[in-house]
Amino acid sequence: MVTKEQVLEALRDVEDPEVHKSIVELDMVRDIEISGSTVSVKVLLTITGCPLRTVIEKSVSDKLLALPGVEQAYVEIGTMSDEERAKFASKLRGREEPQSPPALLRPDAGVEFLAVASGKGGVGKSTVTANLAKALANEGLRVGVIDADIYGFSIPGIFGVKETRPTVIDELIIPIEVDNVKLISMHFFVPNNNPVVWRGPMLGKMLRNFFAEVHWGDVDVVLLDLPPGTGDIAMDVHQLLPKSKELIVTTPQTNAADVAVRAGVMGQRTNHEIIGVVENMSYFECGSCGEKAYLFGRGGGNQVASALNVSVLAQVPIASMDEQQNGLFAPQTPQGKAFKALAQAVIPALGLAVQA
Ligand SMILES: Nc1ncnc2c1ncn2[C@@H]1O[C@H](COP(=O)(O)OP(=O)(O)OP(=O)(O)O)[C@@H](O)[C@H]1O
Repeated sequence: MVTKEQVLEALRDVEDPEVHKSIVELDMVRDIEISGSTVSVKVLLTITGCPLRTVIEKSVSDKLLALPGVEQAYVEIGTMSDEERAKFASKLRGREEPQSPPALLRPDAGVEFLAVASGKGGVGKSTVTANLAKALANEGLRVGVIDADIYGFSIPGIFGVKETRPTVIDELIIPIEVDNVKLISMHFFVPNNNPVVWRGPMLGKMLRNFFAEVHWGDVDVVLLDLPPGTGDIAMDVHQLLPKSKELIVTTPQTNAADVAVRAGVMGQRTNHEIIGVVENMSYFECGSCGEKAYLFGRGGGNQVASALNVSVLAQVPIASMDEQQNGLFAPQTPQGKAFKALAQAVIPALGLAVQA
């Protein structure tokens, strides 16, 4: 007959699909009963009607049935009380002291931050953030994205998750995960696409919550989609993340490049290392003859790079509507290839290594 210890050991490998931690470590397994070849357990979930309950139920049952001598497994799903939920959230927060900094910002967290900035709006900063995040995840990194463009959030739309709402456990927010990228955005907290009408201090508070009140779990890199320009949020990011690196996005036009230089200079003044420039919408390449048309002129990327003393890390061609899904480019498209190359340049610049 198996023992309770064996049952717990077997279930240690089962992870909560949302928070990616062992259900045993999270103390979700209760009431283990063993009678001959029959094992029954109760698994407590954070909310009733948890959409992932069947996934957990099946994983637990499979693990129990794989134990030697177990022929029948019963899994009862229950719901945590408020008190249990609060304990669960504090386990995820992993904070020994209420005053200690959020896990993501601790010096030993080993997380790299990359802020994506532009001068002018509409140059494709969010498109670059989203596609770079996906390309980094494709290289095997664990990636998070903070949509810090709090008034002009567009990251959820690009990833096609505008209708999704994150799970919140005792005020701890579980980021939405899509294409192996964890996302958090103001969009998830604003009903019906209402405009956000907050002033600077509230915006800063929201940004801080995106670090402190979100369960990021294990991530190697977090990208921040900054609002365009050099306003309050950009200042807050510089203060909050003194070690963040920065990527500047521009289009080839001179006027976009001039403003992008200003955003870059602000980053440099606050000691953010600018790792390079992305020139977006560089040219349109004719599908049949391969000829490049420079619809927005030429040279913006180089202009910004030389003013900031860095390199142009990627030139992303203009896509036709059928080449993009929401704003994400498939890996085989010219844009997808440009983002793969960009990810491969960004990884060493962040001091990270490509994962096997
Ligand atoms: N390489 C590209 N080819 C074609 N369309 C693109 C490309 N890059 C971005 N776009 C389109 O340009 C528009 C603006 O892009 P995006 O929202 O990423 O810009 P942004 O700089 O983040 O804007 P804002 O600062 O206003 O948030 C979007 O409709 C996007 O799909």
